Formats: sequence, structure tokens, C-alpha cells
Amino acid sequence: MTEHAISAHGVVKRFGDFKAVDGLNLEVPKGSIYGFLGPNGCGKSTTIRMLTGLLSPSEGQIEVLGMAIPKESEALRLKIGYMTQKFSLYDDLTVEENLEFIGLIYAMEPKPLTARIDEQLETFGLTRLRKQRAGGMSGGQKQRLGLAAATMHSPDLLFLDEPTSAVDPENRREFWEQLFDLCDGGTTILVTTHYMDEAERCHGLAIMESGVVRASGSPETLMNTMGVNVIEVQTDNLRQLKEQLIALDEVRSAAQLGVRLRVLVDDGVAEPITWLQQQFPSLQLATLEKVRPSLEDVFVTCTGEGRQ
Ligand SMILES: Nc1ncnc2c1ncn2[C@@H]1O[C@H](COP(=O)(O)OP(=O)(O)OP(=O)(O)O)[C@@H](O)[C@H]1O
Repeated sequence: MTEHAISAHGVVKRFGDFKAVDGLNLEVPKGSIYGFLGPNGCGKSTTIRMLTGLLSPSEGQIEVLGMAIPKESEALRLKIGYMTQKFSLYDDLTVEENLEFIGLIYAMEPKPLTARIDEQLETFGLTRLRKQRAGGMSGGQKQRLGLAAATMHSPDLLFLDEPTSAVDPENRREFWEQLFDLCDGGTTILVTTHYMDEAERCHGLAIMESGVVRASGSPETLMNTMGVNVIEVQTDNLRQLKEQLIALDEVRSAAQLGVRLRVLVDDGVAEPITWLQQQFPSLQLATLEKVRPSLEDVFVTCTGEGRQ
């Protein structure tokens, strides 16, 4: 039996008449990196707040690290780390003072605290910056400090809410290396993201829309079972063709990528290339190729973003 760091069943969160989360079921295996993907406002942050015990669900059961939430939230707090979207450390304190402050909140004794600060500075490449005020750091450095702070007390489970929204691709890549190091050390990580390349790095994924999980599984499984074929078309007048394509019921989405149009056709259509050429005879002369689905294809297929 797989041990789960998080199990949630039938979780609902209402704000007045509005359901921000509507019947969420979630199983996150221990020691994995699990991604939450979804458009703005789909309920990712609300879900994280419930899983961390900061917000009580209106309905449903949540168990995190074997504890019933929100009942045992107080005990859970010592075992989890939470990095929010905004840098929530103190701009006027130096890097090491910020870490010291967090350590004191967790009631760490002076000697282990000093040793842990040194260790964290080293792990997150901040040793040279230890006397630097946090307010003067770059986006990438702040994010590393945020992760160092969130893991000061060596949590078993780490929640990261869009941790890389303010950093460049190189720093994002480095950040993910650090997440895999943490994961190797046994930490379970739940991360929300808008970036498909980040989602693809996760062991498991849930794609949310309007408070509902539309699809979940490993990135590979999601890509292999999404129920569409992906055809790339190279021809003239792509803009006009796109409009005509998305008017067809069998076409879930058509998106331009440079000189190509990426068309998602329901897999109920047995021969999608022949079918497209039958719909638009001018495509007999065009280049059409069936390609491997990407996670972005999965995303547009299950969130309906493709028709917008
Ligand atoms: N305290 C609240 N009171 C009322 N509505 C709320 C509250 N918190 C969140 N919502 C609403 O619930 C929905 C989900 O919000 P949430 O912040 O969970 O989305 P999200 O997926 O994290 O979005 P983003 O990617 O923009 O952070 C939104 O429509 C939001 O306006």
C-alpha cells in the first residue's frame, strides 16, 4: 500500500454562495512532487490553505501526514513548510537574520539554530549574501531565501504556491534542482504553477478548473489518455484556418506556433489527417503531421481554454 502524505475526499469550500473548491479528491504519495495546475482563480490557493489547516473546509475529509485537518492543524504546523506567492520575509533584516527569526519561531535552541542557518545558507547558495538585506536582493535570490526559510525546520511536507512566478528561466531550473534534492531527502512537495515545463517535472499532477479537478495522474499518463490526437498543420492563411477549425465540434483547440497550427482533434475521429483534408480540401497541398501531445495540450483539452 502506498503511504500518502495527503489524502482529501469530497472537499468543498464555500465563500457565501460561491464554491471555490467543489468536491476535491486528492492522494499525494509520500516522497513525491505533486503539481497543481489551473487557470487563475480555479481554487489552487484555497486548496492549499485548507490542506495546511489555515482555512476550514465547508465539507469533506482531509488527512495530512496522518493528522486529521483542521482538528490537528496545530501539531501539523511543525511538520510542514509553506512558501506563499509573495516574498513574505522581512526586507529590513539580513539574509541570516531572516533565517534566525524563522528558527526562533520554531523554538530552535541557539547552537542547533546557528548550525542550521550555516547549512541552509550553503545549501541554497546564500553564504556570500548572509549580511545582505533581503530588500535589496534579486527575484531569484529572494526565492532561494524563501525556500531556505520554508525548510529551516526540515519539514516532512512542503507547500509551494507559485514559487517561481517572479524568476527567470535559469533560476527556475536551479530552483527545481533544489526541489528534487529535497525530494530525494524524503520531503513531499505540493507545488502550484502556471508553467507547463514545471508541471512536466512533477511525479503527479492535478489540473483544476472552477474548483474541480478535471484530470489527474502522472504527466505521461495524462498526455497518453487525453482523448485527442495532435496534428500540426503548415500552410498559408493560418489565422483564417484557425477560426474555421475551432468552429468544428471535433476540434478541441487550434493554436498557432510560428508558421504551424497545432490542432487538437477528438480521438473519436479515426483518421484525423484525412478527416482534416476532407473538411478543408486546400489542405491536400499542405503539410500535416501527427505529433506527440504535450502537457499544454492536456491543459487546454481539460480546461476548455483552447476555444478562447
Ligand atoms: N476569502 C475569500 N472570500 C471570497 N472569495 C474568495 C476568497 N478566497 C478566494 N476566493 C475566490 O475563490 C476563487 C479561487 O481562488 P484561489 O485564490 O484559490 O485561486 P487560485 O487558483 O489560487 O488563483 P491564482 O492562480 O490567481 O492564485 C476565486 O474566484 C477567488 O476570488
